[in-house]
Amino acid sequence: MMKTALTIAGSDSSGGAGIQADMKTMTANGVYAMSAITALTAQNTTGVMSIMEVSKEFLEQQLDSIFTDIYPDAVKIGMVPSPDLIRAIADKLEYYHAKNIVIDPVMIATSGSRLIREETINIMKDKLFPHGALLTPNLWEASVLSGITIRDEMDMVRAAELLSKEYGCAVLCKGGHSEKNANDLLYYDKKYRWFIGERIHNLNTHGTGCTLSSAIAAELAKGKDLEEAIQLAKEYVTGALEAMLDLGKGNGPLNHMWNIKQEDIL
Ligand SMILES: Nc1ncnc2c1ncn2[C@@H]1O[C@H](COP(=O)(O)OP(=O)(O)OP(=O)(O)O)[C@@H](O)[C@H]1O
Ligand SMILES: Cc1ncc(COP(=O)(O)O)c(N)n1
Repeated sequence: MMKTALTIAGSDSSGGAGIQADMKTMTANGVYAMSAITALTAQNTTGVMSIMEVSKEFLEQQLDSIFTDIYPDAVKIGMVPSPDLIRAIADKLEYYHAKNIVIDPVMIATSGSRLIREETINIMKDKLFPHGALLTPNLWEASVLSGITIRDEMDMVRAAELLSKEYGCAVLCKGGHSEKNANDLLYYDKKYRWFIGERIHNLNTHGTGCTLSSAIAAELAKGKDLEEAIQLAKEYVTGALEAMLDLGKGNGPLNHMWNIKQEDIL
């Protein structure tokens, strides 16, 4: 039977990040993708123009509709703009005993626009993180969440260790914004492991974080263990960057279809 995954995130009208990136990624990685939308964004490769949040009630209805019918084998959580929406998600995840929860603590878009309200961060830590199997902050998010200024790879280990101990989940500190290679650090069960990635010289990186966390969720849904899921997801993101898609006037999207042969879809 086909495995299933759910993304709880915001919509990106330009299709490169958010719900759209998540569903493309899950589909390209062989799982049935579902979505619960937290907010609509009017954005493109140059920036975010506007954000419209959904109501708490409407998000709850989406989650009830999904969990009572096609139960997800894994859940990815991305942009959640407000404390009320965080509380609604936490309650539903608990109520439905959701499993394999990957949390990408999205705060600011690559373009620099704020995607969630400031007061959401503390609620996210208290109510959401304890439900996660894996947390996937980028360097900046890991600094904000841990209070540790990250200057080098040992700081990445320290920040991931602190977050993992505080919230009882595995933490993948992503190195996409580091000055050197794009190495990601996983900390869990009192040990750590590096996932090595050569830096790809591609300026079109819109949605890399959304894509990585969704690919991890897809692999967990298929029954892979955490380390294997991260390794496969990293290979998928790397391939999507190496495909050198070049769309839009700004920080363009990845090629989510790079791993699908044309013969397969014709
Ligand atoms: N130029 C690059 N070359 C190789 N890998 C990259 C590059 N940029 C990002 N990555 C990889 O993409 C994944 C996402 O990491 P990144 O640190 O960019 O997350 P993020 O900032 O949350 O993403 P986003 O840009 O979507 O907000 C990681 O596995 C990272 O190593
Ligand atoms: C709806 C939504 N969710 C997440 C991101 C972060 O992605 P990025 O940092 O690559 O812009 C985004 N831009 N839009």
